[in-house]
Amino acid sequence: MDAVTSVPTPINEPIGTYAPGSPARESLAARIAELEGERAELTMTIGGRRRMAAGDRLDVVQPHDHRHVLGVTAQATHADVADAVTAAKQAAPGWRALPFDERAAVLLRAADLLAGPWRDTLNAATILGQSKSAQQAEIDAACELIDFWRYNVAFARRIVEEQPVSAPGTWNRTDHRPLDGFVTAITPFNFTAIAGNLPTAPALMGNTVVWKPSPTQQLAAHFTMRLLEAAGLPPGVINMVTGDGAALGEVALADPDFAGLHFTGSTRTFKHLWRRIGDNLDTYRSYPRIVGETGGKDFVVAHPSADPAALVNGLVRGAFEYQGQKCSAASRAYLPRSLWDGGVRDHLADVTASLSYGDVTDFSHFGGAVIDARAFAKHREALQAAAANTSLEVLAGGTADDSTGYFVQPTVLVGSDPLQDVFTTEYFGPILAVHVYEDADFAKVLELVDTSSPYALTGAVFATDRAAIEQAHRALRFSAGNFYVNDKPTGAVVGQQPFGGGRASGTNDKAGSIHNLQRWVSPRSIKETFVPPTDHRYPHMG
Ligand SMILES: NC(=O)c1ccc[n+]([C@@H]2O[C@H](COP(=O)([O-])OP(=O)(O)OC[C@H]3O[C@@H](n4cnc5c(N)ncnc54)[C@H](O)[C@@H]3O)[C@@H](O)[C@H]2O)c1
Ligand SMILES: N[C@@H](CCC=O)C(=O)O
Repeated sequence: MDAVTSVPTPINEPIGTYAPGSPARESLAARIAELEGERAELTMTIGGRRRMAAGDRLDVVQPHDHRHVLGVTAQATHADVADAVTAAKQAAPGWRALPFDERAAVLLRAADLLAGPWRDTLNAATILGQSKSAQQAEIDAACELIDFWRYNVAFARRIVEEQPVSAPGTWNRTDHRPLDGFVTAITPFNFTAIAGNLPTAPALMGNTVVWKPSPTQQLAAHFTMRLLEAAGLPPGVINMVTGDGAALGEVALADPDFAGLHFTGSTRTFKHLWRRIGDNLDTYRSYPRIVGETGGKDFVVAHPSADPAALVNGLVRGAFEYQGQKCSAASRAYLPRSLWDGGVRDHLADVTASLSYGDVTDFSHFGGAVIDARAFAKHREALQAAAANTSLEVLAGGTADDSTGYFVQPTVLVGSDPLQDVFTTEYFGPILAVHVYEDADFAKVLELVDTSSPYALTGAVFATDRAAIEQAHRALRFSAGNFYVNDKPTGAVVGQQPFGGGRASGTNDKAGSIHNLQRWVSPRSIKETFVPPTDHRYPHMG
């Protein structure tokens, strides 16, 4: 249909509470029990067909109960990835020829299916496979993914409507083409919404995609793929390969038609992939678009005028929700001596010690386990090093136990040296480093916040003094892509706080915004002259 239409106005999906006694809680618990009892075959999906990857098998387990296998997946081989690339190329002409509205309708239907009959499935898979509490799964696997799909359609419509002016006698048009090739999406373990958004955003703009989720997010990724199929996504538009990505880098990123990378994950992996793309530059038909949102060492800085209760709550939620495994998680804090000695120290220690991490299928827990054995080992080592370091005091937590699940206790370390590792390294877990400064040194501490970490993802200032807030706004302008005033640095909402950071934290293309979608189009300018001139001479020639 070529008619001029408008798209539905998006509103953010309301967050379910799963309070005791609610029908939503019962229904979610029932779906968790079903998925726990299955041992799913976590296949690839290539050209609409499901098959197990040909490489080594991998168990997908519950991080909070690592002997409990949820499903089995496998490493994609070079041949598997080559098939996915071929399928993406074959599907491209049909998909990009489809009018925008038809592509958009697939995502709008996916959003409605997720808001309704698929909600429990994606939430349950995220709780079990990624060890999220019901609240953390709901804001991610349900609300944020629904919002990505609905808002992206509205943002994309603004892009395709954007047209140039025309001088008399001419008609200028912009053809918002997809990229000239296929897009590769590589997604992290920690957000089901990010995993769902990264392949679908380029697809909405008419691209076809090879998508590789993280093996530890494979259960929820598997159901995301099934949901997209139920919404009417044609075969071959998004091709999902499984495993750790080694073959993907070697095959998809070396293909002449590779046209874009949509990545979220660690800074280290992103740099590795960027270098690989650089090495292949002479192979490609076009310059690939590279979009990557990466790590963070996110800060909270408090002014002496801060409200102490709001500060402690922001620190606890910001640092310890989802076991600190958010790129946005508060992991370094700079607090003034007067507030610290005046009660913040004790309050922070008490609340942190009261947090319970456990089996997240028991909804009474605040959080669960870290994602896998590697993350656990990294945290245990960091905690041992901290215990042995005389410049650090363990104020709360400091222990780890992997006998049942990969549990790391919420930990607060107080450090006198603000350049020590705990203030600069992203651990990606529940460790908050606190530096206490003298009240008169607020300006100096802002400079320290800005210069002592290579990252610039999220950050927060707590203050009631307007001049102090304005001072922080100015001093920290480039220290965070998402900056919060009197709020935790986590929990960005699609359409409200477009998300992404600069410096070592990424290309800051703001997932779930018009800026991101713009990266997946290659506009063609068309000029038509109605009555073309027929004499080549100009008036100045006499
Ligand atoms: N800035 C953001 O928006 C954002 C959001 C979520 C997570 N993150 C970051 O992601 C990291 C945590 O996620 P993670 O542990 O999944 O990150 P990761 O870098 O280990 O993995 C990300 C993805 O890359 C794949 N991968 C790893 N090596 C690869 C290779 N050589 N070739 C191809 N693919 C490869 C992984 O399998 C996974 O799918 C943290 O650093 C966090 O800060 C950032
Ligand atoms: N957008 C999420 C973080 C995503 C990264 O892990 C937040 O704002 O907390």
